[in-house]
Amino acid sequence: MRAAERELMARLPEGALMQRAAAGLAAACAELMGRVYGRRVVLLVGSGDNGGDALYAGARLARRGAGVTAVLLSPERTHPGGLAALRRAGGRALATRQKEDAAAVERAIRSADLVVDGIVGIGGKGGLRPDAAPLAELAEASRAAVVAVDLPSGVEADTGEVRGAAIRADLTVTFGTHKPGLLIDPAREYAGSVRLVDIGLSLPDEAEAEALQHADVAALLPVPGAESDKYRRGVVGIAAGSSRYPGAAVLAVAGALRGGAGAVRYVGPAGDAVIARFPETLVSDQGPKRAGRVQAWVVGPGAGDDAQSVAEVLAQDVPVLVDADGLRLADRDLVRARKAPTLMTPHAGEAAALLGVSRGSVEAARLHSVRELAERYGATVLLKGSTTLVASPGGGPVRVNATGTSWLATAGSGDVLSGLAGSLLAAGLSALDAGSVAAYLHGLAGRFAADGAPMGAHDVSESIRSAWRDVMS
Ligand SMILES: NC(=O)C1=CN([C@@H]2O[C@H](COP(=O)(O)OP(=O)(O)OC[C@H]3O[C@@H](n4cnc5c(N)ncnc54)[C@H](O)[C@@H]3O)[C@@H](O)[C@H]2O)[C@@H](O)CC1
Ligand SMILES: Nc1ncnc2c1ncn2[C@@H]1O[C@H](COP(=O)(O)OP(=O)(O)O)[C@@H](O)[C@H]1O
Ligand SMILES: [K+]
Repeated sequence: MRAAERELMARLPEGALMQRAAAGLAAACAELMGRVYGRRVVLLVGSGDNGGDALYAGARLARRGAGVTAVLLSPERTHPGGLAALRRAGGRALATRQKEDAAAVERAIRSADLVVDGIVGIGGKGGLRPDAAPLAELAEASRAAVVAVDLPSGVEADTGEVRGAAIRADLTVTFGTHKPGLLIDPAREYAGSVRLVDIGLSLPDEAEAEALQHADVAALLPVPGAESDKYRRGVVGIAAGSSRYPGAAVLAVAGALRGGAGAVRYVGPAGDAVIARFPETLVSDQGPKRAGRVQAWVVGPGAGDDAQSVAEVLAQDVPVLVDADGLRLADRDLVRARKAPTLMTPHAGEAAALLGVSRGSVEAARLHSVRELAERYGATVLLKGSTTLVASPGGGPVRVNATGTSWLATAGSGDVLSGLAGSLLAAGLSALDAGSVAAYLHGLAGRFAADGAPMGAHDVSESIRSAWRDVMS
């Protein structure tokens, strides 16, 4: 953002970029309020350009008849042009540090229709400072809609971490491009809905994070052609389930059958349960080594303590997906030494165990955790949860999946995901593409299956085909 802004600012008249941002911001605020005339708007204004955006947008709303009050956190360092514009348009300013203003600030926020958060944008580090934190509380308690400028103040733009108090917005109007903090939890939760305003920046090719869209996924999905047969489409091997958890095997196969491989080979003690539900499955109880050729393996869902199968799968020179119990049983040096791709799919608890940290610290720093695991294991890692992230070893953009729903937090839905991703691996997708395409379809399938009501993991597997069609249409 900084580099792109510098480059563009050098070519534009002074202040032009901020005017573009303010125009987009004011339009979004007006749309949210429905009518501007007579509305009460409070601007929370920090000392940087983020506050400048808020002030110029406030001036535009004041010119259309809104009553606009700016609350200045550092009056002496407020954006001078923005403040002058607001005053010219008839807005007033209060200062948080002025004792006589304190009650007026509180009153203004309590009775506002709209609060615009211009405390801090991409220049921020750490949670809100002590003088700003009470404003976030007042805004949250007020009945006003809260619009954040560029980012909810107090969240980390680059990582999605939240290290202290932060603004909770209903809408975030962001400029130029999405920042990782708008896509990755926990910060994402603070942003509300996000609207992107194009201010004409040319962005660098490689981003820190990227989110696939329908068209990207459609271009990656394997579709059979005239030359296809079941072997050419790829065979996926599923080494999963145990006498204790036969259902995990059934669910992983259910996901795999909807993922584009030409055949699914199941290896393990739950063959009868699998065949009863899916007669098209090729079943063996001889272990992965003697199971016959596959183009990719899935190992681990419901596997209990079957370390032998995990080792046999990791020894094969085809792409391997390791999930659930397999993650605990996989030897790190064996994984690192593999030449074919490895895709690991932990949830936060499993990732925490692999990293030797608490679950909470993985959830608080998802981007860091997924990159760290990918480096330690020399493997592609898909970290599940409210935002699913996929990272390759050796860097590059981390894929963020935006399609999920919290209804997916149901037992066994991870097994469906691993079967689906394994099937895409067998069909020839790279580990990064297989993981992120599977997360995309799985999230969408979860939405279709839930449709606002609780569901089971098998419902998710049955909706994968609808998700696929939706992506292709
Ligand atoms: N550079 C540009 O051309 C453009 C910048 N824009 C805006 O400018 C913003 C960046 O502006 P700045 O670089 O001036 O930085 P910010 O306005 O984001 O923040 C800098 C100020 O916030 C204070 N601050 C830092 N951390 C804080 C915290 N945790 N709690 C409270 N205050 C804190 C600092 O003391 C500093 O003065 C963007 O987010 C965007 O809103 C837009 O106007 C578009 C154009
Ligand atoms: N709060 C949430 N929001 C969105 N998706 C979620 C949430 N919680 C879990 N999920 C998704 O649900 C699936 C659960 O997988 P997992 O934890 O492995 O469950 P299981 O082991 O029971 O199959 C993952 O795809 C995960 O990303
Ligand atoms: K902000």
